[in-house]
Amino acid sequence: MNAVPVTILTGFLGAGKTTFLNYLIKKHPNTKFAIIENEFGEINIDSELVVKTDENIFELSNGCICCSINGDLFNLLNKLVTGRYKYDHLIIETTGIADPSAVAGTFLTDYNIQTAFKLDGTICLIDAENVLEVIANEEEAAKQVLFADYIIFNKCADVDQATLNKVAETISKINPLAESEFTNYAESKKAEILSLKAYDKEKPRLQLGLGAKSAQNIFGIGQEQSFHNIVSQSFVFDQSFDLLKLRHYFTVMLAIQGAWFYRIKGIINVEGISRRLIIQSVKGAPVFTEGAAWRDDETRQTKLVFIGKELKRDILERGIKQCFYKPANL
Ligand SMILES: Nc1nc2c(ncn2[C@@H]2O[C@H](COP(=O)(O)OP(=O)(O)OP(=O)(O)O)[C@@H](O)[C@H]2O)c(=O)[nH]1
Repeated sequence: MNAVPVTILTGFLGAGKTTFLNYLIKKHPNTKFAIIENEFGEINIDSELVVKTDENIFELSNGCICCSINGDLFNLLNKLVTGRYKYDHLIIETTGIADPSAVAGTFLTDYNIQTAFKLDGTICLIDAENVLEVIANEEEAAKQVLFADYIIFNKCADVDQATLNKVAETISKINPLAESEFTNYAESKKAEILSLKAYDKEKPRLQLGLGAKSAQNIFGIGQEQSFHNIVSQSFVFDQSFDLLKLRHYFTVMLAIQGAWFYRIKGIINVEGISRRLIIQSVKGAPVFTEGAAWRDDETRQTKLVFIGKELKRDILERGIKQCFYKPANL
């Protein structure tokens, strides 16, 4: 049996990993993917944001793949080798705060896993607009850059050329070995993006575990913080929402407290609207787009995930509940 190639997608919160994954699926219609979606939170929204195909999509939620649920990853990989699922390539989209070296380690250290899977490479998506601020403040983001075999500078149209040059220069100092590319909406032009063969080469890429140490050296960041200052708050509601109240709530909240929110994403049931409303925010104003139509046979449930520093659940919950739809004169 040939070992199935594995691509790990990393990148800090909101850098464009899911966008890239959807792009890859569209660009490779003849490849059958198995996809593992890991989300830092109780509910997994990313798997619902992946374009619907007949791919095998597996969710690993409620923890970060690189630490608490590493055992779950291992179990899932063992399930994937039973022959029950048909696929040519495995993609693992890690949470925006994962340490990729721990995920890669699963493929490089276990004999059984190694015979069934072959790690092709780790691709790191970078949000060109905020990466310098993010790597200065978040050790995990710096580790992601350090560990990458291939770097995609995304959202390039949102920054000027001088900023882009500075970003590229800084990142190449941190990781001079990685090849890179500039994109918008993660539309990579690299033909061999799924065949990087990063671990075939005789280069010092198997530096598992060195990431943290180097990150500390470069950035002077303190001890491993095991994400304790980053919280994820997930909510599920059966009530429908009032669009105007919702827009107002998110716009005002982010204008006042935006610095605390790294990432917001959600699928929202809006009263009187037949399609899902998708909300996305990456350290800034909320962006609302239309998602797929609700089917008659499904419960129109709202799912919201907030990731940021010290986010208080009760305060968030109170604010969101004020946006429930209330029929007039009630
Ligand atoms: N302006 C702009 N927005 C982009 C670009 N690429 C992606 N986005 C948007 O950025 C937001 C985050 O993109 P995702 O692909 O969900 O990012 P992610 O890395 O998967 O996010 P997490 O899984 O939460 O870490 C979405 O609203 C995307 O539509 C880009 O090149 N330019």
